[in-house]
Amino acid sequence: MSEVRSPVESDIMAHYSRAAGHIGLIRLANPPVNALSSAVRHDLCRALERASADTGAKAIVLCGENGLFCGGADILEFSKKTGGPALVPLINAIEAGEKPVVAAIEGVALGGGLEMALGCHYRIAHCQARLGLPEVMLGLLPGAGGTQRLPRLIGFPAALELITTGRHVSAEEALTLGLVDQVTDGDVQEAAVKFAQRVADEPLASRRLSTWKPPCPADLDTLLQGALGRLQSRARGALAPVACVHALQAATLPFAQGIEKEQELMATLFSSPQARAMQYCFFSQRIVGKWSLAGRANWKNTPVRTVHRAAVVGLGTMGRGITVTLVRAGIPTVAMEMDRGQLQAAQQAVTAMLEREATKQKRSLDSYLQLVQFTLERRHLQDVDLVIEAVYEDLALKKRLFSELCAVCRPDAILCTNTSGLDVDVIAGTTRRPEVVVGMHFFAPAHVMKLLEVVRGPRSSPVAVATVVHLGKLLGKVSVVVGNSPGFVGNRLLKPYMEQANFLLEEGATPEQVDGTLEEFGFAMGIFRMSDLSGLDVGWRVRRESGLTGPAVRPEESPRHRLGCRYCPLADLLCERGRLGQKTGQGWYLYEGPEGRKALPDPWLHGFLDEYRRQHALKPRRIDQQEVLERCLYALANEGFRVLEEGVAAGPEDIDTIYVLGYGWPAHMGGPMYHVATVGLSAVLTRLEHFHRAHPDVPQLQPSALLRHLVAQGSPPISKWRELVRVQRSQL
Ligand SMILES: CC/C=C\CC(=O)SCCNC(=O)CCNC(=O)[C@H](O)C(C)(C)COP(=O)(O)OP(=O)(O)OC[C@H]1O[C@@H](n2cnc3c(N)ncnc32)[C@H](O)[C@@H]1OP(=O)(O)O
Repeated sequence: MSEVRSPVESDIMAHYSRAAGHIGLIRLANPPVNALSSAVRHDLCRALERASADTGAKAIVLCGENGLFCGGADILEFSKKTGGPALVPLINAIEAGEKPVVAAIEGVALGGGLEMALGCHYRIAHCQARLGLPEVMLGLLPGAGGTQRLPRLIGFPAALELITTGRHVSAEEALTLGLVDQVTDGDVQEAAVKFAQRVADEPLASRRLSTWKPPCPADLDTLLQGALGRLQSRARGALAPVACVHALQAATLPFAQGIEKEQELMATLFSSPQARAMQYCFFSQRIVGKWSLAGRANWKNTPVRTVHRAAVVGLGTMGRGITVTLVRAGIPTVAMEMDRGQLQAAQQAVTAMLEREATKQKRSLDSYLQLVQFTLERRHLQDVDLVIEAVYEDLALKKRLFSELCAVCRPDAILCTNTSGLDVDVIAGTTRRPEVVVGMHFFAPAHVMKLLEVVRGPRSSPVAVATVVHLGKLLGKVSVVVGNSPGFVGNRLLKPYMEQANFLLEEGATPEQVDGTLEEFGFAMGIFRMSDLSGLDVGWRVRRESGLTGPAVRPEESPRHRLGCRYCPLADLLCERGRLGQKTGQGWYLYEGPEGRKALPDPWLHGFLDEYRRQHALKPRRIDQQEVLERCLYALANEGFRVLEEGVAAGPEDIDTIYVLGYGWPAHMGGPMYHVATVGLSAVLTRLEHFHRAHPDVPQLQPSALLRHLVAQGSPPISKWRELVRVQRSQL
């Protein structure tokens, strides 16, 4: 039975009223996204009863308040015991009703919201609306009839793609797919009321999707098997995409049996640790948006400057991707290079990328190209609101450039550096206006990856930070505000992770073994394959600059020790031999030619490792999967605790968001901090102590003070860490 609720009108979450021309109007009212909470479902049932009993209403329009139809089931309720009518019978009741129901979709119709619209007899969308079944992103499947009604309406191939990716589609695409009956650029409720008047007397039987026979392609089995294969290799070990395919397969059965199968699969997902992890990821991405800085500035009270015109300086791979991202968001952009040949190459590459974008968005290439001005001339930077520097990762070069930017740009222009780890404050120090300098760390490919590390230097102003975070949102990124520590958060944590992987090679493992274990855990790519892809020279350059390798190393120093700590020179040795990864056809793996993408085990590398171990009197041992995982992942999370105790990140959610969106950590495993919380902090502490005893010259294995503190506090749940680690001297 649903709970007893106040009868006060303003508390009602689904209002019934009468619109013009004998049309009943049901309006969902549960801000911010009209989620279908138990209270909404309760009120919706009552509103439906009123509408069907209203003899003056011939048809019904279902819409949402505040310019938004419905964001789906209330995710907050997933972890609670709630009452209220269940969604499946409610949607069945809408569909079985005697009066036509027209869904008036504006803003979004997502998840249960779209499933409810599929239970309606007609769907009208505003041209700006987005529709989708994103449950797979929450570790679930569309469990309110979505897997059964959608393929009946738009066919198996399209339904399979939408349900397994969770992709949102535009109203225009929805119309093409047959997901909606009409798109309007006017008032969608008015259009829906007019539509309802027109169809009020039409027969309803053929509008009930549950009665439709799904258009079953002859090769359905091949289609579904192919999808299973692709999904399993894309998100290894993830349960939800596989369950989505099985639920879709059940849409070939009579509707009631299909629904039964859908419910059965949903029940297994609903209580799964993977769903909990993915829902944690969803809320983490919202938490990181609510940043605050030392002092009182925060996301709510800090004004944002509008970026009318931006500039990208340096058009290598990153600069090109950033330019495309800005242009795609409709921001006029100056794209600058120092060298004519480089500029021409960049112009060609950016144009080709924009051409692909234009085809995808069904827009003209010109509409993009008119937003970008390619130039060699500094004077074109005079009137921009924000510059993103994306030159080579060389501190001296960046310092020179920033002092020039300071001279040429407007005094209020925000100056951003896309460094992946250099000191933002040192760069800011070369300008007369360090307060306008902020780090804007994009991830490659910049036009694809959703993560943006926004680096607040000690002198960056709150307005500059707020403007960059806001710009990130306009670019479709999730911005995480982090402090100015070497490597910031993402690359800083990568270091101990990578070091452990390298040490494991010294001790007897192979790149394939380490990568295989990490990929089985769920990473899209193991650490060695990832290094080969990014290029081994990237880290080599950083290590040479910091004196860990190269001419700065004193000849008497042991190759396996630096500053009293263990050091593994294997990656340096590969670079010295010209093995820089995929781009040279050889790295930790072998590739078929410089263009080859497939990483093949390399017998030469195995021999090289044997020889290296012999030279250094290292006796190889058998290393099991558990050790690989524990050493790599706990070392990474241990550094995460240090980042928290130093105030470089505000909470575990920030670190997890960075790892899931930027470093291929499987979302269904929540992120590194979520992972160690799930394993149990005290168990992780014990293992780190054990490893540190075995490797006392590896400081990254020494358990951090914060980890010890949390264990001493009785291992509070991860949701409490943010409060507990609030430090005196935040670097944010
Ligand atoms: C039987 C089960 C049947 C169905 C299963 C489902 O329906 S599962 C839910 C499927 N729906 C979704 O996955 C949609 C999730 N939401 C979004 O994608 C975005 O929030 C949305 C709707 C596109 C709006 O984006 P926007 O950037 O405008 O806002 P923001 O994301 O910051 O969200 C604003 C606040 O709303 C909260 N919220 C959003 N969706 C839900 C939801 N479905 N349930 C509960 N709460 C939701 C979000 O957390 C934000 O809250 P805040 O406290 O302000 O941080």
